[in-house]
Amino acid sequence: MATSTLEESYKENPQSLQHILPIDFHLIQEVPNSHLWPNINNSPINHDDKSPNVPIIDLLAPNVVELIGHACKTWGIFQVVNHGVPIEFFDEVESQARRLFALPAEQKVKVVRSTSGATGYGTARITPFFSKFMWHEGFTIMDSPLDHAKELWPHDYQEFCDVMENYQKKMKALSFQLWLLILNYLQPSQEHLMNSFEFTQALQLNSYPCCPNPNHAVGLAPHTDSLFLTILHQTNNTKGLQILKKDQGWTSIAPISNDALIVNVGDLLHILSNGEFPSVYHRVLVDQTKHRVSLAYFFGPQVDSTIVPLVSFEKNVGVVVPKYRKVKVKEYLSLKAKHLETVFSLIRS
Ligand SMILES: O=C(O)CCC(=O)C(=O)O
Ligand SMILES: [Fe+2]
Repeated sequence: MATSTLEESYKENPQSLQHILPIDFHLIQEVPNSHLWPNINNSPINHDDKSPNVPIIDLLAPNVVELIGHACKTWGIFQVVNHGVPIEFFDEVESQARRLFALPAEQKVKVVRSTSGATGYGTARITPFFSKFMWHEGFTIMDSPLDHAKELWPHDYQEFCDVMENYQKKMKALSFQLWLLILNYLQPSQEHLMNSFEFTQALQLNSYPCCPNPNHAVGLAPHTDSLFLTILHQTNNTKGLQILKKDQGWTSIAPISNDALIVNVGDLLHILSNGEFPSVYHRVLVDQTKHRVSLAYFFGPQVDSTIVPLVSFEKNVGVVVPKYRKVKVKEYLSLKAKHLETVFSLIRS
């Protein structure tokens, strides 16, 4: 039986072009009503603020399995250092991303995501769930961006493709390493699980242009990520990412260094861990003077896989019942495309 892809699963939930095409940020002097969030109540980003104590994990630490497991359980988000990806490489990827977003709107529209598509230029997929638009434009890549890059730079597309493909390769290897460490924490005795998934990936380049009224605009509205793990690179000094922390409200996560990567748990890992790992609710704020770019790499199981909550890892708590029913990834993504975060209530067992 032929396996389906993430791209095919998005086809089943088409979006309208009106919800896909970003405004031309180069022309904007004032935030238009369509992008004005009157009740968002953002306090301005303080770039000197220290981040909360999100765990920082050294991938070479001898007790890395325990460290990661504990971070997933208590926070659902952590930063990793010593991951082996050289710092200069992030600069290269970011500069290619900036090259794309700096193009005139008439160029970018040539590669706009199709209404039933998954890759290309456009708004965030969660856009239709909100009455206001976000201060954001994105470009999604799954494996090779060749066709789109040729449209954008007919004589000069190779470097963009090489850099993006190489970045995905590096992130895939890192995700797999993290995945094995997490499985080791969840189910040390079940080696068969190590080989029980095929994987899928997507790379999302995010651009948050300077915003004339950052207190009443939103870069990305609150959401959780859908797959197993997200690895995020945000450049130094461009804060914007916030997580919702119990008792503390929205809290900024600043990069601790230019080569630190932020890793967060996504919905499917939340389900697999039987709800033990929180799927982090996060949002992005924007800045008046800094054009922020981030690189989000999503890693998850093939859409034909089935996720069954693992219950045996919760030690010393007696009999544990699954909190969620088993669910096919394809079905989960389709439910989320229709219901966003109320999706969890639909798959509770
Ligand atoms: O830009 C960021 O910091 C976060 C991006 C994000 O949440 C996403 O792409 O899903
Ligand atoms: Fe996200």
